[in-house]
Amino acid sequence: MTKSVWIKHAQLATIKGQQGPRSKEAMSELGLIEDGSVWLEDGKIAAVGTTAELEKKFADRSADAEVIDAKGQLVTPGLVDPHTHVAYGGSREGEFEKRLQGVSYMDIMNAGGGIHATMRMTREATEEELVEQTTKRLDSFLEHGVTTVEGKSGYGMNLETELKQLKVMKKLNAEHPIDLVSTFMGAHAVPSEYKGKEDDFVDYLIETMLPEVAELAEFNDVFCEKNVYTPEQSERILEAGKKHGLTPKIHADEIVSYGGAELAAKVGAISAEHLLKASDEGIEAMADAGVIACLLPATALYLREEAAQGRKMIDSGVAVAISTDCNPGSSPTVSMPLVMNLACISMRLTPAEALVAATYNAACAIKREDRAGSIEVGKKADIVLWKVKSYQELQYLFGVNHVESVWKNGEKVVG
Ligand SMILES: N=CN[C@@H](CCC(=O)O)C(=O)O
Ligand SMILES: [Zn+2]
Repeated sequence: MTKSVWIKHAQLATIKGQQGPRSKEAMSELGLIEDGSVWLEDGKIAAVGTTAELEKKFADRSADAEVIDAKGQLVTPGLVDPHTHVAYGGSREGEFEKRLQGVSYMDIMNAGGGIHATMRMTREATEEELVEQTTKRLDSFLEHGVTTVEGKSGYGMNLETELKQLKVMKKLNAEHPIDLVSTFMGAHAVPSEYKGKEDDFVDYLIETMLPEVAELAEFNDVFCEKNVYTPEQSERILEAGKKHGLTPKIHADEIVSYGGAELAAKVGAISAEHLLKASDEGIEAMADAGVIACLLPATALYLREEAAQGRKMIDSGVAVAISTDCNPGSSPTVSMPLVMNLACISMRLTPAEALVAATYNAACAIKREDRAGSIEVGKKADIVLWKVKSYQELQYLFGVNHVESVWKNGEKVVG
């Protein structure tokens, strides 16, 4: 049995509040305890309260625990990243320069680069090489306070490589401290061998890939975008995934307004991603259907695009989560702290909303709110101790990694 951990005298943002995805005022519910304490035992959160309360409760047990005095510091749940493409091969720094010279993301992709370039490098990589490269990224996520990560396939676009990516994620979920949640994204681009025969690829994905990949994934995602997959093709893929038990997610309205937000509502997606160009009707439909908006402000910045309308979405009743979108093309970062900063700066979320978007709402977007995303008794002991005094300071001092220590399942993994 590992020793218990007692973190005391912190500003404790428990994120305790309304159950289920939060929007409007509920997105500011931090369950804040000034001079707060949390007791970690057997990998779980055993007690939360004021330091005075825990001193009473554990008066005769404090010698059993490693005691950490966090006076003047912030403690939060482990951050949750609900949208990444973390298991990929190679890198694309050449494209970064091209885009700075004015070539667009979609032009690079349509000329066989972009997602296609990573597809080739991922197809070529062995399983061991993918494990090695992905492990480095997961280590770095942990160093940035992230304890749960969603990862998508989608750089295979054939059965063999999609399975390889999903197997790599399954292995890392078992071996790496981070909890890694898998999404199948066979419809990430149209592979060159199917150019002009998009519907044939959709048939292949539905008939051949889905039955084989379904047991390795929980979610099914599609890039619904002009010159990639139409709303009709996307709907077919997502409805077919449902028959295999996969919950829909959609990369929607990223480059042009294309009805992706509306489709997310129609198919009952758990979340819609990007949404830079989502229409007012689409935002309303998402609010009515309870679709979580998974917003990616680092991607907008990296593509030099206007960020999604996070403020408006929250005020319209959409629950907002935020994510790095960690991928080799449009957002090669693992920094959820930076993403929280950007959510405030470019989407006008408040510091409290940004923290809820990166913890509890993010957990809801990947169905992990029963065990992650808030500091509550019985949940996993996934905890971050920050070198700042308050949640406001965390969002104010931007572009810096303020993590001091991270516990995953009650074990110290950073610091
Ligand atoms: N937009 C589509 N897919 C990824 C980018 C993947 C890539 O460029 O490799 C995204 O979510 O940003
Ligand atoms: Zn993505």
